[in-house]
Amino acid sequence: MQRIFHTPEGVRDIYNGECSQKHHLQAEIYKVFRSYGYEEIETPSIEYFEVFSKEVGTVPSRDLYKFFDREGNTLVLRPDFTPSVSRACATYFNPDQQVVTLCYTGNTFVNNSSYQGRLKETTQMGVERIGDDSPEADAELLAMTIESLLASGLTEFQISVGQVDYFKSLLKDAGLEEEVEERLRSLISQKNYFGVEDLVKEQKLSESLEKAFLELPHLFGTSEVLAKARSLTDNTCALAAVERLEEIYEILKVYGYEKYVSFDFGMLSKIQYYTGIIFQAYTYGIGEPVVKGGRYNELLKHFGKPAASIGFVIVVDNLLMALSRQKIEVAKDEAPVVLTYTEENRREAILEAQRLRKEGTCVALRCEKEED
Ligand SMILES: N[C@@H](Cc1c[nH]c[nH+]1)C(=O)O
Repeated sequence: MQRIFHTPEGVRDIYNGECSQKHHLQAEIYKVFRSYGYEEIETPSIEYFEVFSKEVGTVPSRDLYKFFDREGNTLVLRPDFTPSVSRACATYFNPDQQVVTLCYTGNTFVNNSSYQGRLKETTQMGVERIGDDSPEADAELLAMTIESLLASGLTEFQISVGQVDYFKSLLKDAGLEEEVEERLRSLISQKNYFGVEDLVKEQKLSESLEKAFLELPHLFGTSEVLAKARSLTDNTCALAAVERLEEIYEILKVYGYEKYVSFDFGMLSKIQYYTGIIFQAYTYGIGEPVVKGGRYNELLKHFGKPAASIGFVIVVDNLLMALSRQKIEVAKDEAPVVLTYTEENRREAILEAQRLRKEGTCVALRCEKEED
């Protein structure tokens, strides 16, 4: 293979109409972020390794692109915006005094295994609401997710909402070993019913806990699952987690968006910093989520300013792919007017092009070789 003609695995060139479509799509989504009063922030693509360390609970270290600066510090290419924005927010704002609402657009880099052609560099557009622990904040972020997807042209999508506190509270009651917890987490999120059953039965748990864990991977669907989740436990934290979802659902009804939302108590993210609701948006034509988000009340503490927070990102590349596979048209720049000229009328052509451009017409000048 001649490397000079190729890009590495997992990254790509975006050209022709697709590049313009991507920018139009981003402009539509940004309008939604702005309409909710979120302010743009840019953070650098490279950060110190510590911003994404194990304690932060983001992408695992082996999936980071790491390198060194001249002083020998370890740097990484940003794999996740949330720790970067949290770091910046803790440095420049006071979220304990006033809610901070930020939005951003940029690329993230994750050195994942390249199976199924997953991209290693993706464009994300996201928002973070920092210093607000209210259910209204949770509902607002879900409403913004829905409006952003509608603005993109999607009509058929579903936002799946989970609550990591529910599972965590049950785990606390169960007192399992860390390694068993990890296996259980992964089996539940894969909805591997038999695997969950085998593992749970080995643990000698109380009857009610056993039942709750066995039900978890089935606990998804419309708002009826909230009542079901409530009936499975008397743990106060787990019940508070269900109550929170009920309240969010009520607020979403005010927005008129409840039909886009379903619940999934078995949804558990690989990201460890989540503390409350987590959510993902799915649509046809793509197996990966087009939106991912959740509440992370403990993350800012790592950067010296504790603040309850919530955010989400739209994975623009996934969304663009879904729109294209669903044959939903995405606006793009119109082709320019082409003005051809020969050496003889070059002056007139340039002046005419300038005049048209001032009027707002896009003009491409092309010199035609005269036949001899
Ligand atoms: N950074 C998360 C999404 C998110 C933004 N804010 C909160 N969560 C991700 O990449 O999956």
